[in-house]
Amino acid sequence: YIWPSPMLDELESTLYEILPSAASTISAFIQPCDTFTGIALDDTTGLGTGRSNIADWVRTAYHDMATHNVADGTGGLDASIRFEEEQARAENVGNGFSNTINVLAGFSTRYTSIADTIALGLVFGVEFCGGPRVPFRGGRIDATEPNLPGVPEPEQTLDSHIASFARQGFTQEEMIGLVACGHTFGGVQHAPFHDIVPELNDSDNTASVAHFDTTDVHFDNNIATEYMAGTTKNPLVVGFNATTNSDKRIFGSDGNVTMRSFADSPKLFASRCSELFARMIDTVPKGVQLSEVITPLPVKPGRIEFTLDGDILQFTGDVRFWNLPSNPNRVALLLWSDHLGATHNSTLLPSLISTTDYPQGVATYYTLGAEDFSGISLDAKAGIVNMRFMLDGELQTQQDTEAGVDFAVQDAVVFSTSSCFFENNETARYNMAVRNTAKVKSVYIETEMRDSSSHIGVTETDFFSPDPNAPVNAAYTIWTLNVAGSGFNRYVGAEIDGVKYTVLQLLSLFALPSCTS
Ligand code: HEM
Repeated sequence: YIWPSPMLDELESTLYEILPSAASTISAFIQPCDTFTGIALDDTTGLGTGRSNIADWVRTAYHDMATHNVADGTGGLDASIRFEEEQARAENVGNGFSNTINVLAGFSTRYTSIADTIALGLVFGVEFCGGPRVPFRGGRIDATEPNLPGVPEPEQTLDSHIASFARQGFTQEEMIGLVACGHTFGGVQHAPFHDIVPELNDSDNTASVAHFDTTDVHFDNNIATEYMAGTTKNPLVVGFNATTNSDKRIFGSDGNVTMRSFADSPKLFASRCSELFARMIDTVPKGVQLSEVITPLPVKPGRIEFTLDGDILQFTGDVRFWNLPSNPNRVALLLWSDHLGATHNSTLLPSLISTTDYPQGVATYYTLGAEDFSGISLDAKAGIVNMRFMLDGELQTQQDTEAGVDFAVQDAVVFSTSSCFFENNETARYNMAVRNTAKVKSVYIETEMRDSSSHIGVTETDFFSPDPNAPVNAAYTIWTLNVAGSGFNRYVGAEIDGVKYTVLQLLSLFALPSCTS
């Protein structure tokens, strides 16, 4: 895809920028793989519960998708599982879904849906816990109401399971595969399934989870090898209640051909699961258009920001290169074109390198501009239109197209350092500088708000207007607005040439200089 794209840029960063201090990322909730942050139904001891986030996440992705109907295109992976009404159904017994939503919905943003974070949870879970990379596409849309029921339950017959998977869009052979791939994680808990699993009285497994295989937080083909060897303790294969032995009926439904192939080849199992999990998370309601598979951009600018200070337009940001070959004599340059038709260049400063043991690759960051990280000072009139990068004498543009595409930058509406704070009534005067030659229709405050189902919406209010009294320079006019209250979920947005952009996040209003000084 072509940078910038708010949704794809964000998903791409989530997928590939695995920094050494990954504390606040999705992967922090599944590293180590037996991490469990939910509350087991009967856990009062605080000891091991036998449960894991990874198992909850994979099951949640499946149950959210399993409502899909290929015939009419309804249901699918759309985060409808977050609604209490859907969680209250017998087919969704247990608190694994609310646990999952509690963690993953927090990673959704205005640009990326909760449904995308559910899919990402599966992708990270599988990959970080021993499995293959599951190709990821973005763009799922959150349902606004529950889907129709449709998740298979263990006491149903083989025929009804085959019919159920066909309705979801999977053949019988794919059903066997998908169940085996899913049931490489986790197990069946006593509390919601006391007809299947007895109380285990194990202080390391307080939720009494009978695991599907001996490696329940690790992706591997043990689900198949133990089944074929006859040593399996899978409670849906060797459970005391034959009626609920659905894995036994499903796995054996083709004479064990599929399960034998999985037991014989961990490689085949991994590649088949990668395909089937991808099909599963890409099963979305009719009309939802997913992106292409998101691969790392070779060159990606980030955190681009502008500040107007008098006649100087201060420009900060960084650029990330993917899998750079090492070169001790590296010469890295930023090149840019301005509004007056001139081109310029500046040396990039090496800054950060991502974790080097992430198998997908290594991200290397450079800062744009001066040694003190203050960025690059541009003449306001000249400004900037687009940029490219030069590495060791080789030009780097966007490589999606043959001709190469420059990285377009928007300096039409920028923060002005003349913004200030009135102590007496705790109001901030936000001054935004609007480029005289740009087609700016409006500048306004955007407020982000999560609704009662965790979905983030954005409302536009409080429009800026040109300030006849503010100092003007040759390039920019000041538009102003007084803003009260705390800033944290508020942004300045602007409609420029028919396109809406978010140009600034309002942080603490108190951080602005005093208006009286
Ligand atoms: C006929 C189809 C299926 C049936 C009847 C079935 C049944 C079950 C049952 C009864 C449990 C126990 C849940 C609990 O105790 O909380 C379970 C767990 C699980 N299922 Fe399935 N399942 C089916 C298909 C799938 C598929 C296709 C996937 C994913 C691709 C999947 C993934 C999981 C996972 C990861 C768990 C473990 C949850 C945990 O330990 O918290 N299942 N399944």
